[in-house]
Amino acid sequence: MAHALHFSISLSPPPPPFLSKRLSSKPYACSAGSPISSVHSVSPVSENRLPLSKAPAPVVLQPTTVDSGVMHLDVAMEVELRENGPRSSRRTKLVCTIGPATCGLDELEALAAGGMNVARLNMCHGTREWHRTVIERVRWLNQVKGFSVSIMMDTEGSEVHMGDLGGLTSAKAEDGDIWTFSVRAFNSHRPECTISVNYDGFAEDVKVGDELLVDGGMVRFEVIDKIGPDVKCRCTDSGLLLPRANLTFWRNGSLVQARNAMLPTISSKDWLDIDFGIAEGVDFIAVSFVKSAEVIKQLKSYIAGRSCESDVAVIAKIESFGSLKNLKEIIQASDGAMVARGDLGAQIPLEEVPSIQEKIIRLCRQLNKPVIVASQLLKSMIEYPTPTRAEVADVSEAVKQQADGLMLSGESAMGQYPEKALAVLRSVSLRIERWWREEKHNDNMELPDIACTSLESVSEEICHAATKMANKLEADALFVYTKTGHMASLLSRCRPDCPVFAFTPSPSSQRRLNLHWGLIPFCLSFTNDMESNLDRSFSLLKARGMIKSGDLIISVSDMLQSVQVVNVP
Ligand SMILES: Nc1ncnc2c1ncn2[C@@H]1O[C@H](COP(=O)(O)OP(=O)(O)OP(=O)(O)O)[C@@H](O)[C@H]1O
Ligand SMILES: CC(=O)C(=O)O
Ligand SMILES: [K+]
Ligand SMILES: [Mg+2]
Repeated sequence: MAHALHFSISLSPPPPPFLSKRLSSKPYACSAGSPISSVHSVSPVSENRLPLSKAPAPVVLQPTTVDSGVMHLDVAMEVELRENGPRSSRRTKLVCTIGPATCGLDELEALAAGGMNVARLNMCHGTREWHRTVIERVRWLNQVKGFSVSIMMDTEGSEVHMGDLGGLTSAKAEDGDIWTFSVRAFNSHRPECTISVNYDGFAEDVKVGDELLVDGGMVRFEVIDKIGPDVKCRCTDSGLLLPRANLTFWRNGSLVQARNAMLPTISSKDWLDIDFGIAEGVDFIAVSFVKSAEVIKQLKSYIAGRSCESDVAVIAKIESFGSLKNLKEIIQASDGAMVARGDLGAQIPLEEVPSIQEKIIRLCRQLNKPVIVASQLLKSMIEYPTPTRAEVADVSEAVKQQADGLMLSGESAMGQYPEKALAVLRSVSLRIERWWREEKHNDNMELPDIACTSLESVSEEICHAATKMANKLEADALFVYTKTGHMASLLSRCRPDCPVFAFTPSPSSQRRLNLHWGLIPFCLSFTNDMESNLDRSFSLLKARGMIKSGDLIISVSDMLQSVQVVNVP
């Protein structure tokens, strides 16, 4: 059962049960209690980033259980709501890939306090034990510190990628250098300028003269010779090789599809990872290299059979040539989508990525599925503390397109400035959202009917009407009381000018709603009596400074097919 969490300043947080675990090669810096007196003054202690010299004495927000009712909201969102007021709260959701730079408890806490809504775990990297520890830490932060961070597991998929670099975080390939790509495994000693490849058929599939692209073209090679399991390549575009970077090969200007077309989207290893994800209760499973709707349907029925509550949402990653051919069916079958621009840009000409991004975002909105824009949003921040102007423009574009979520990859997984990168996403989102509202760039996107039953049609119409009223009357917030979360998603789909406070009785629905644009998800048990639901919510929210007397609220619910317009007493 959920408890209302109020926060008081304390000097000693209870120790998490996994303090002794170490992740990655870096020492796990867990100074008891990183300072998080407010989301804007996080100063975690960590040896891998700039010391923040004027950090205050360590204090932590420590939850105390009070019996003023049962309501839970992510503590970072609560602070943001109190500081900015509902109408200026952030609508765009933020996803952070967790890696060696951010797997420590302090770093995770700093990201949660900095507005991370979803933590992503990429099963291409790390052991299941490593991922389990990260999940435990996020859970601990949710339970003890009052956050509500969701967890997304991302499958490895059947991509061809390089192996590890024997402990190195990167290796530089210079123009003209000769490198060997080999299917041999190098356990302890990796010969110089040699890279292992995870795909046994690699040496057979490539031909002399092929172009080999690392990480979608970050480094390029030309195949010059094949000797048994070894493929000799000359570097034609220098750059940094990162561990497990993805490989594609091109012949006469076209992507060689043979391998991707033959292998299953979900490999045997992926199925084991999926079992692990279900057992660990992750909130989202993102499926890499989806080619058809069938695989999504198969996974969804597998999940339904495995997890009694079957509330793991399936996100289709659009990152292959194949997925573009079946886009609508894939998105329709999924619970959401990701524009995975990293691999997508390696499979189609780069200049086509922006229009495809826009198309996917529009389609997702029409089909009522949340969509994440991923990869290279702030790539330079892996190394530098400020983004390029072009990166800020790219983030702005995704915010203007009203994507549900923005994702950090290497920036948060292995970069030097994860919290700064997150802060950039947060501030650009807030600024561009405000500008978009002020300029009244309210889109008039045609939203087709998606309801399958007449009852669903009524819900849809109610959400359209409630949004219209809220925009016209300049309401402070829309409220929705929803058991499954569906009605909240319908309101989000209308992209109203004010935020949507979504009350749902289950913590897992609350975490799933985290990904939807403009939703502020609360875990709250409620009854069929709307009058008393509203009274109770008003007093709880007022007591915590999230709304005030006189605020105009438009309220809808799953149970009652009506729209209520109320001033907070
Ligand atoms: N769990 C991890 N352990 C070690 N390094 C990681 C981990 N997760 C990410 N990284 C590092 O961060 C970089 C970017 O991470 P990310 O998972 O987003 O890769 P990606 O190539 O964008 O995703 P995908 O493999 O799904 O296409 C990786 O190349 C890797 O160096
Ligand atoms: C995120 C991801 O998988 C990609 O961009 O390729
Ligand atoms: K992946
Ligand atoms: Mg990818």
